[in-house]
Amino acid sequence: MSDSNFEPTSSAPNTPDDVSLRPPAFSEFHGQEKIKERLILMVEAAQQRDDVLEHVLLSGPPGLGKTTLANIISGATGTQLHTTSGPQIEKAGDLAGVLTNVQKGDILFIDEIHRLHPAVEEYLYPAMEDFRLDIIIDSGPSARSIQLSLPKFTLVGATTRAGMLTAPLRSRFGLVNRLDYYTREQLSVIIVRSAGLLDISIKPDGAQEIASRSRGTPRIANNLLRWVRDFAQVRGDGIIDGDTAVKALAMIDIDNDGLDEMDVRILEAMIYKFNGGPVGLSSVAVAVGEDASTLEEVHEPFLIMQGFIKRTPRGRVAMPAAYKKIGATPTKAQGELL
Ligand SMILES: Nc1ncnc2c1ncn2[C@@H]1O[C@H](COP(=O)(O)OP(=O)(O)OP(=O)(O)O)[C@@H](O)[C@H]1O
Repeated sequence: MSDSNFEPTSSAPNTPDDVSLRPPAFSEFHGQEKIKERLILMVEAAQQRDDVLEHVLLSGPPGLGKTTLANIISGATGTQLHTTSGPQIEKAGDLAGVLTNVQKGDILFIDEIHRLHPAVEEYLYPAMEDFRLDIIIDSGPSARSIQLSLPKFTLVGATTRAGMLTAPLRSRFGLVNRLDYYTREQLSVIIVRSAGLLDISIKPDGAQEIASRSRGTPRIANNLLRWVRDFAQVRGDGIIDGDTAVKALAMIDIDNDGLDEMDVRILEAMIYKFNGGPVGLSSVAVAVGEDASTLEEVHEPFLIMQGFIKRTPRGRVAMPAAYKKIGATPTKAQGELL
């Protein structure tokens, strides 16, 4: 990697539609009220002091608005946003390339920051704390260290796995925020806003049906909205109401709790193959043919939040709601676990 880049770096690639649906300012960003309030205050304080923002960490499952917030912070501070991601910075030289392009006050957004190489992370510490970079050039007897001083910048780190961040890195962020899943009401508002931007006619019950199947996630809500729009256009009169939304979402196997095919397979595997648990995540991953980290970052948090599974020190356990969902009755031994 030669220098900073402006490619979207989220795990699910953004479509042009998606970019246009991104709220450009705090006033249009719905939900995450506490985090918004903190960030607005931070921006205001920094502006009053004519100073640069503290480093900010945003954590939480994919699609909840971390990248969007980084964009909004950069807009609110009138600075440039430089986007990269942990895996893209392979060596210290890559980091130097990114940092030497940054101007005073700019935002450096590092997505998936938990995936930074440990050797690169060491270089990031002085860059974050003292705005300097100690680089070793050459190797062997001619190896020498040069020190680059950097303009004061703000690092906005995003992670889906806050627990994987090392303590030294985490402690260098002035503000650490965990984004929560959105409520059905919040998602309804987001869906109505997106429908307006995409010129889609939607009734309140249509927005609510989509919202309740969106796994608390705006990105999913926007994707489902586009699917229901297509369905309403071809099979209906182009207007999205509750009935159209239910039919459209049933066609793509999204059930009334927002569970998709993989979620249901996970619950079935836990109950039928592993006797309801406790079972390790990697065993479930093998059983359903999915990558363990996808299970941990995408599926598990939602299934836990909805009360379908529980994390215990001995492994994951299927809860009564999981048995109900797949129409199974717990055996006596399973019942004792619940
Ligand atoms: N609060 C919100 N209000 C309206 N739309 C939102 C909000 N949060 C997110 N979105 C929409 O959801 C999409 C996904 O958000 P974003 O890319 O910021 O998520 P992310 O947390 O960075 O995800 P990832 O971890 O996968 O990169 C955005 O393009 C935007 O359209």
